[in-house]
Amino acid sequence: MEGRRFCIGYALAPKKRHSFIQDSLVTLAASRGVDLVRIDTDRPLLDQGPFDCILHKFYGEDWRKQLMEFRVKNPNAFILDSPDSIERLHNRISMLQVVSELKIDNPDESFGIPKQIVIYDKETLFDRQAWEGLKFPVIAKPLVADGSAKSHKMALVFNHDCLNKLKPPIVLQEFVNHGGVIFKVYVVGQYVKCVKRKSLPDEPEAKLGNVDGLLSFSQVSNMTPREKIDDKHYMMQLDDTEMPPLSFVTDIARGLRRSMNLNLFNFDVIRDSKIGTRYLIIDINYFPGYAKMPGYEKVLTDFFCDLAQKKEALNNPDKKKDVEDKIVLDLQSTDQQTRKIGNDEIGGGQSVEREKKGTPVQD
Ligand SMILES: Nc1ncnc2c1ncn2[C@@H]1O[C@H](COP(=O)(O)OP(=O)(O)OP(=O)(O)O)[C@@H](O)[C@H]1O
Ligand SMILES: O=P(O)(O)O[C@H]1[C@H](OP(=O)(O)O)[C@@H](OP(=O)(O)O)[C@@H](O)[C@@H](O)[C@@H]1OP(=O)(O)O
Ligand SMILES: [Mg+2]
Ligand SMILES: [Mg+2]
Repeated sequence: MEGRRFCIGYALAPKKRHSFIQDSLVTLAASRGVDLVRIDTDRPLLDQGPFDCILHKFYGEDWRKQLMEFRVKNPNAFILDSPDSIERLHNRISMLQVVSELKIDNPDESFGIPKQIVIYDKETLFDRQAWEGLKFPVIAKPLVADGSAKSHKMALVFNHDCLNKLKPPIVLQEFVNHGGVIFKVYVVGQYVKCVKRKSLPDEPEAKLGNVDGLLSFSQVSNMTPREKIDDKHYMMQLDDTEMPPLSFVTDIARGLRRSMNLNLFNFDVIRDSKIGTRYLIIDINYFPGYAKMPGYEKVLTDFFCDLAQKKEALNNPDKKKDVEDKIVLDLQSTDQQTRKIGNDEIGGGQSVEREKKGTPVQD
């Protein structure tokens, strides 16, 4: 990249920082003119920098306030992504609402979300009317999806007898048989990548034994490398599973990106075993574990370089036309203050690759 260097400040919780900020990423980005600089979240943001872009997965009112102040002082800097846009993903109802509203023209495949209800209190939990139309087994998920360990604690519920163990507010979502494999679709701006992971087995009650009406689990698709190697049956099942059509997945990804105004997210998709062309989106996560994508360094660096080009264009009216012709970004999302100069339909890498990952169902 010619000219000035592009400086990205990142504010990430320690776990995310360790997985995402690897030397290989920092070095590649630096070689292409992009510096990744840690933001000390214990110090005022405005005392640090200057930053051309802020990358963050960090929450709280104070942080939001600091970002707003930063935006006022740095109207041409990008904030990836806007806290208001991220907010929608912190609630498992609003998260999937956007899927229900999405329209995609595809004659061969269809998509949607599983049947689900939200329960705010114990009283409603025991009210049979509230359950009308919902079939067992269901998965009880915490309504709030704020990244805490608690927000990932789920339970498979097989009958009404054990409802006392559930703690509203929760979402009750119909369990859909899907062949034990989940598709994770990673989005980085225009880039879309779909990988396979382990999921819950079909007919879990039969497969997982007598579980007393309720089975708790957490983060099924996160398995350590050791566990992966040991689980031969799972590896074979994963190998045999056909990927969803890439163009279909990409259309959904781009549609979601536009309507959510987000650049960095992934979503979980399952294929209904009963209707092989029917896909259900069950979860959307902000800033997921990108380091698990093979070659994530290049994907992220390309994305950062696109941002740098866009910034250049915003600052330099002479270059603006050039960049408009080849830019691959349409970052309305980076903030309302940024002028729209991209064309979403141009360019963008896509690939679908198999990846084996998962964790045994546990209590
Ligand atoms: N409706 C469903 N039908 C079948 N299986 C499901 C359903 N919903 C969730 N699952 C299984 O439970 C797992 C966890 O659910 P979900 O993805 O909603 O939780 P999460 O904690 O938000 O996950 P992540 O770690 O991806 O953020 C899924 O990966 C999938 O294996
Ligand atoms: O743990 P990893 O880095 O792999 O990433 C996971 C990420 O955890 P982190 O943000 O703490 O890192 C999770 O975020 P929170 O919901 O907990 O906020 C969620 O997005 C998972 O779906 C990610 O796994 P993936 O979906 O990519 O398999
Ligand atoms: Mg998930
Ligand atoms: Mg999730």
